Amino acid sequence: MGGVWSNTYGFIKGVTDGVHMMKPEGEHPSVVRTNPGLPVVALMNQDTIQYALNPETYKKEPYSFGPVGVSKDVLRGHCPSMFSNDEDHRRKKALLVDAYKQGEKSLSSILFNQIKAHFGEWSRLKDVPDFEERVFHIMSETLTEALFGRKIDGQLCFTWLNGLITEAKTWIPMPSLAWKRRQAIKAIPELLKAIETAPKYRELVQLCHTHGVEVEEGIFTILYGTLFNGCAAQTAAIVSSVARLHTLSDAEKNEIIQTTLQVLEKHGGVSEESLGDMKTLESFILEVLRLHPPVFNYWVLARKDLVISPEKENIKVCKGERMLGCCFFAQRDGSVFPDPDRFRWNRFLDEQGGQKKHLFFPRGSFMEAADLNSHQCPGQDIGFFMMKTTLSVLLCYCSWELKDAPVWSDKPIRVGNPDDPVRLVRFNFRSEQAGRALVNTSAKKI
Ligand code: HEM
Repeated sequence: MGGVWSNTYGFIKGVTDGVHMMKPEGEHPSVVRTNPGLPVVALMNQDTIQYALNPETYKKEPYSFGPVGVSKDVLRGHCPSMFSNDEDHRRKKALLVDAYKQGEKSLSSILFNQIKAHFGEWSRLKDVPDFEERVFHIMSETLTEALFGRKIDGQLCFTWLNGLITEAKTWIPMPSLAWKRRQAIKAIPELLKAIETAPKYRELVQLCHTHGVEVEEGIFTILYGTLFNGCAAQTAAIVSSVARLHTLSDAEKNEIIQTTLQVLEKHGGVSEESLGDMKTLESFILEVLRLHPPVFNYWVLARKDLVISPEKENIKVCKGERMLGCCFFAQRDGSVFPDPDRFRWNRFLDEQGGQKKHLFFPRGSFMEAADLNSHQCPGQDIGFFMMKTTLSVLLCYCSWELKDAPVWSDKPIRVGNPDDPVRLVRFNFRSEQAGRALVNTSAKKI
């Protein structure tokens, strides 16, 4: 079951077959020993994934996503919060939580202006072939301005981000990774200069002191947490949403558009209240994140000896052994999600939290808040605010055409997006109507 191959064969299968290499011929193990580039115990359903979510049973491996890793040089040797453990992790996460709290205060007006400026620019272009990168620019320019007090050029952020995952544990030559890493390292001085001269730099330095984090380490913690964990995940979710809309019938699409528009009209635009009321849009986003989570796999090490699924597969795991929590499969577990492989945009509508608590895309139950002891996402409120605002404007005040119909074969490297980059051949923006909906700066979070 699952296939225990050599590292090289496993690595290649992971690239070509995507996540489905772990379930050949439709098998449904709850846990399996496999090799997607390194030997690992894969935790495949709602019960077994808990070993990768419960801080008592896992530890993080520094800089590592199993067969690939992030470059220490691109991080100047500062290990990000998501790869840190125990006290080191708690200090960094506390810093992030406070930095996000401060950033949230100005988030809505910055995002509204970014959306108006970028969508206006897209509508003046003949086509938008680099749609995915442009969504990233909106996310990164908004969040950098909210956190640092001045927006940092989206292309500069993208160059740094693009060079992060460049350590592949394989002998297969990958010259393009080395090139991306060099570009990212070259971008660091300009990135740091932009941050150090930004209006909120002193505030952030003070926060670093408060949490006992050395200043450069704190800045890299915030940069990684924001650009990699935050902007990359959010961009992926928005791109997948646009691709998914393409697969809905006109009637389904219309229902989401009309109900969202009604909410905007009732509340006089985007605000905390109107975003909270957008139940159909929220259900659609949750279903996108269920079937296409930006992070498929949670790589961890066993913190102690474990016996997993003793009644069925009965797999013994030794302390220090690699495990892989498969969010992709746990969110397709038919025991809690009826008809699990079907995209049902209204799955989470009007339900009383029944299925929502089984969503793990933030690296823990969606219904539980993040805390300092786990690695659950601390950016969920910001993420939903930005996703809902951007998608509500897209749905209600824009129209577009995709270049190609989306096809998913679920490659982890595509972070939940269809196989080919999503490109637009046309984009229209009704800027006046959108402008009237994007004036209420009391919107902060859902
Ligand atoms: C669709 C939106 C988002 C999704 C699906 C998402 C998902 C995740 C996941 C899966 C992790 C765990 C990574 C791991 O340890 O393997 C994580 C962690 C994290 N996320 Fe998010 N995220 C989103 C939005 C955001 C936003 C908007 C921010 C910041 C503003 C953010 C900041 C972080 C940080 C700093 C961590 C590291 C937490 C820690 O070290 O304990 N995320 N996120």
